[in-house]
Amino acid sequence: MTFKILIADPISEEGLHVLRTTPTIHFEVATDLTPDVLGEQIVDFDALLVRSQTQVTRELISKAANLKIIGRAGVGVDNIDLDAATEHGIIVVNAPNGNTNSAAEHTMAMIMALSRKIPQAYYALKNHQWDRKKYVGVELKNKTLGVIGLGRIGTEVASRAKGQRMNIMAYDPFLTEEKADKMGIRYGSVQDVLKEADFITVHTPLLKETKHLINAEAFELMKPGVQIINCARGGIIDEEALYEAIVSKKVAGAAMDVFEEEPFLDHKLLTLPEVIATPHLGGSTIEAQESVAVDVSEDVIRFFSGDLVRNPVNFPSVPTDIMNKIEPYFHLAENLGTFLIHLTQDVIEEVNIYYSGDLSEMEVAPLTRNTVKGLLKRYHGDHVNDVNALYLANKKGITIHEHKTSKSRGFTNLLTVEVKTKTENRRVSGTLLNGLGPRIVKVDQYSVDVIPDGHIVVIHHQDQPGVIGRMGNLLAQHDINIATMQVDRADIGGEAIMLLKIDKHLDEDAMNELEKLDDIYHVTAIDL
Ligand SMILES: NC(=O)C1=CN([C@@H]2O[C@H](COP(=O)(O)OP(=O)(O)OC[C@H]3O[C@@H](n4cnc5c(N)ncnc54)[C@H](O)[C@@H]3O)[C@@H](O)[C@H]2O)C=CC1
Ligand SMILES: O=C(O)CCC(=O)C(=O)O
Repeated sequence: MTFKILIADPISEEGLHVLRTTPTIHFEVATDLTPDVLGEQIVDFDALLVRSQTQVTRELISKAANLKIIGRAGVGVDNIDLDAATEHGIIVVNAPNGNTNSAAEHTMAMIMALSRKIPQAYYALKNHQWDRKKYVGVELKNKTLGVIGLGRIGTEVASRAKGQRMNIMAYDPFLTEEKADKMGIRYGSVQDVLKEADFITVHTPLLKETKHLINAEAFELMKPGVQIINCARGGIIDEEALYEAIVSKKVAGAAMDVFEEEPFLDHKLLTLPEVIATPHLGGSTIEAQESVAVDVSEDVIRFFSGDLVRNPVNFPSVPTDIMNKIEPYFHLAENLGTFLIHLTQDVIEEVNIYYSGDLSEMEVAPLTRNTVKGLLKRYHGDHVNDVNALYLANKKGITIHEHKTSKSRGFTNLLTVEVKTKTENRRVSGTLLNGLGPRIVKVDQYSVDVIPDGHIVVIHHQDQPGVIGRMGNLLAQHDINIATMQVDRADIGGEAIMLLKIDKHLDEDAMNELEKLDDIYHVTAIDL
């Protein structure tokens, strides 16, 4: 099978080597497509690779009927509608580490250019002005650099700025005073940073909480003469408020690599001599571009090979050691879900998943996703996958609860799935038998021992002599061979259950005829 990838933004040629040398991958580079043309072409592709330019909107995603993965060669995914991707079961991966160094170096270059007014002086000189008075700068030594967002890039910037003998004060929701001490920097709240810093650099993603984090009120708190740097995302700084703060001389200068609207050719801020700017070049080095292209291409190949991707954005990544422990339960979880949904007659309102024995000590979120995927598969087919299973369940108003208990009824591990509807509660339990693989061991109150695969028939009947014989005869008339059979009953002569493994699908005619036999109440055919 060949997978088709569309590369819609300029991505390093060297970085694509890995795609070029994978025989199952066919890729096309088509940059600068208009949204309309991209919308027409996207339907042919299994994967889409972008940088920050292409806007992967809900509308585009809705046209991408075959799209399975979107790769972002870089960190920020604000040009991708993550909710729409998740709803459509499309995994989004990025390359979070490849351009950290370049973005940090660019930030330092901006801080130094800003403090010494290098772009302005260069521009004047190019225009035949030799002016040494106008371009007097300030030293960085002993100044305080306020870092808001101490993640990958913020941390690298802080460590480089220390080399310039700057004092660093940082705020990040994950930074503690203890951690800050160890890093040789000062911890502060956002307000502390705003009040004390001579230079303020932001390194957060653009989120609801960080949109206009630096606004008119924030500028109010700052020292007069403060200088501002944004090499993270346009929109973290309120550009209108920045403009006013510069005009009012509260802010002495600003260095901007990113803007609320990109690209642009005419920006109000650029009319101010205190502002220096680059057109979103933080990650634009040969090294970073190659590195992010390699990282994202490798993840796409991993995805199409059925391996775990390294940098999922809309899907939690599971560390390898945890994955190794839970992976053997994946099929059991999915098949228990599929098995149970076939037994359920009414609209599911609630799903309870009980993890018992060894399972109670494991990180089980991926198993919950697999169970829900199995449940929803009956109605969503291939449209439900690991990425959108929980989203789809939530959209249907189904609540999912995980429970952990060490009691496992004599099994070393036991996974029980229960569905609740307005009219019934149904449950099925399964286990992974050491060396023997998965087994269904309980269906509602009945004990059984069935391998959860192939064609299974569940027959609810009355525990009476002759039922099994009639059922066997009828299947024989339909040329259906019974491979294994399990029977259990509530009481002698009471309600009972039969679980048959048969060698081919039980068609509707045979099923209807079975249901008409004496003492048989209900027949369910399940293909796992
Ligand atoms: N200009 C460019 O070309 C480039 C820009 N970027 C951008 O730089 C930014 C940082 O990237 P990374 O360091 O790789 O991300 P990261 O995820 O490693 O770090 C972001 C940090 O921001 C912190 N944060 C989140 N909300 C916050 C808040 N309200 N206040 C303070 N801190 C908060 C997080 O805790 C995290 O530590 C991103 O916006 C990314 O898109 C990244 C690469 C190149
Ligand atoms: O060079 C690019 O594609 C933009 C880099 C960037 O902004 C990011 O990785 O978040």
